[in-house]
Amino acid sequence: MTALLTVENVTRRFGGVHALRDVALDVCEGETHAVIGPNGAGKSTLFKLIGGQLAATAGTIGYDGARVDRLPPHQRARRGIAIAFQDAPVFRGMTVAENAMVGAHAVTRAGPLAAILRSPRHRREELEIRAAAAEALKRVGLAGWADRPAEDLPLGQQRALQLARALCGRPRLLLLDEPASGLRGPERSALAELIEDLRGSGLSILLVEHDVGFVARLADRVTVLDLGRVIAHGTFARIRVDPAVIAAYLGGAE
Ligand SMILES: Nc1ncnc2c1ncn2[C@@H]1O[C@H](COP(=O)(O)OP(=O)(O)OP(=O)(O)O)[C@@H](O)[C@H]1O
Repeated sequence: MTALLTVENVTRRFGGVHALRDVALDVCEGETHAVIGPNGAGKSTLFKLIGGQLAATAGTIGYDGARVDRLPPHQRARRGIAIAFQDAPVFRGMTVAENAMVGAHAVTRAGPLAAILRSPRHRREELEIRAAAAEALKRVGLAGWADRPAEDLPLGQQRALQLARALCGRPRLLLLDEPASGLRGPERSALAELIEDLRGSGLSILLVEHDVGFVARLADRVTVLDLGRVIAHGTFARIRVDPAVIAAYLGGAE
C-alpha cells in the first residue's frame, strides 16, 4: 500500500524536555493507524506537528508525496489533512449545520474581504460549503438534525458532529484525537461503527485513543510511544504481547 503520510525522524523539544525523539511512522491510503502510549508519551505533540499547530525541532513530515512540515495549518487543511480534536467544542447558539460549515471555512480560498463584499466568488463558495456540510452530516447520520441547536445533541452525536466538521473540508487524512473519551458503551460502539464506515469509504485515519477496545476494533496498525520514543509498532495482536509495551503500561513494575 502507498503511504499517504510519512513522519520521519521527528524530534520535538520543549526546553530540556524531549516530547518526541526520532519518531517515525506512516499512514497508508485507506488505513486506520492508531497511536497509543501512557500519559506524557508525546501523542498530542505528534498530532500538533502533523496538523501544523507546532513545529518540529528536527525531522520531516511528508504528505501525498510532498513535504508539508513547513506549511501553516490552513495550507495543510487545504491539502486534505483534517483534525478532529477531543477538546474542539461544539459551538452553542449555532445550528448543527452551521457547526459543520465551520470546518469548510477552514479550507476556502475567497478570504474575508470577498465575504464582506459578498463577491460572486464568495457566494459560490457559500453554496459549496452548504452542500459540503449537508453531505458531511449525512455521512455521520446527522442529516435530520441539521437545523437543530447543536447543544441539543447528546454527547455521542456531538462527537459525530465534530467528525462532520472535519469531513466538511473533504479531507483524505483524518486525525482523530481521543474521539471516544467520555463516551459510554453504546455511544462508543456507535462512534466506532461510524469510523469504520469512514475507513470503508477510503479515508485514511490516524487515531490517538486511550480506549484499548476501540483501538483493537479499529486499527489496522498501532504505533506505541513511551517517553517520546516509538517502542513498538505492528498489529494490535502483536503489540499487546510486546514486553516493552507491557512494561511501559505497568510503569516497568511487572
Ligand atoms: N507546550 C509544552 N511545553 C512544555 N512541555 C510540553 C508542552 N507540551 C507537551 N509538553 C511535554 O511533552 C511531553 C509529551 O506531552 P504530550 O501532551 O504530547 O503527551 P501525551 O501522550 O499526549 O499525553 P496525554 O495522554 O496525557 O495527553 C510531556 O512531558 C509534556 O509535559
